[in-house]
Amino acid sequence: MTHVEIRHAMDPVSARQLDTAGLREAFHMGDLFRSGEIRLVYTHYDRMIVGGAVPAGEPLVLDEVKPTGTASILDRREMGVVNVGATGTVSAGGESWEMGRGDVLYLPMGAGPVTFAGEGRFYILSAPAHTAHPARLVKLEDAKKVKLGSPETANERTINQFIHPEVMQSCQLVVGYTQFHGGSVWNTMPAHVHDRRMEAYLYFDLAEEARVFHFMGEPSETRHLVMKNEEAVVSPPWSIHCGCGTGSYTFVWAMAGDNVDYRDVEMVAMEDLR
Ligand SMILES: O=C(O)C(=O)C[C@H](O)C(=O)CO
Ligand SMILES: [Zn+2]
Repeated sequence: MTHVEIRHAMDPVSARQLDTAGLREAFHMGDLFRSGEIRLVYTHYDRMIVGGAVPAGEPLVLDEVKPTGTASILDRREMGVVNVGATGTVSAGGESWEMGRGDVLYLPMGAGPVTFAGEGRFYILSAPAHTAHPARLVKLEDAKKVKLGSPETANERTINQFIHPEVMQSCQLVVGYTQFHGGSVWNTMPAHVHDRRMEAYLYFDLAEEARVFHFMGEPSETRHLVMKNEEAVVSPPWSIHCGCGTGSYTFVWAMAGDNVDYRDVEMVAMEDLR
């Protein structure tokens, strides 16, 4: 079963008016991982699709997704899959990849229906594409690593870049995940924005009672959303996207938009945050 929800894009002036429930309705994406289901959110932010597939032993096939207007999801799109569960298999275009926890798979435009099987919990990201680059399974050891932050500012972390120009080619998807070093809990601080690309975060590896306070909004109008394990949030291009956990966690970041230049961001000075 494939469940699809539409998320319209919002401008920054309207977003300033929202209360907590309104903010969650517009930007928070919970309940993506249900046993035996594929659950997708089709966003109008660069038409990025964000979702989860949990086969729980029974294979699940992702094929037609009505809002794309094509017979099969990958007819005019590319896809990134991150396994945040136990080992499973993803198959498409006559090939199969065994995915361990933390592995990332890139599937190109034209790969056909995608089958998810085994014990994986598959986080799905898909954006429109214009050409087919080779499919590739990327393991953590093959990801490009960027170390940022320090223990003194509780933001010491490694950014693992998987679907990224320095590792492999894609059309517009850029995907990776960030891991923290002991005791650090702040992600993406100092904060930044990038009007050319939207971004989505999936928080995972959180303990049951732990939460991440995710900050969003224009730098001068910040708001927060309280995030549980395996919940995602969409960041409009005009918004900061950073967070602080009450415990340790990992998060998948993914972008789509006008370029694939990870470093093309505008840093926000601390004195400009409100
Ligand atoms: O911890 C970080 O900093 C990040 O992971 C930042 C994201 O990757 C990002 O926002 C990329 O634009
Ligand atoms: Zn960013």
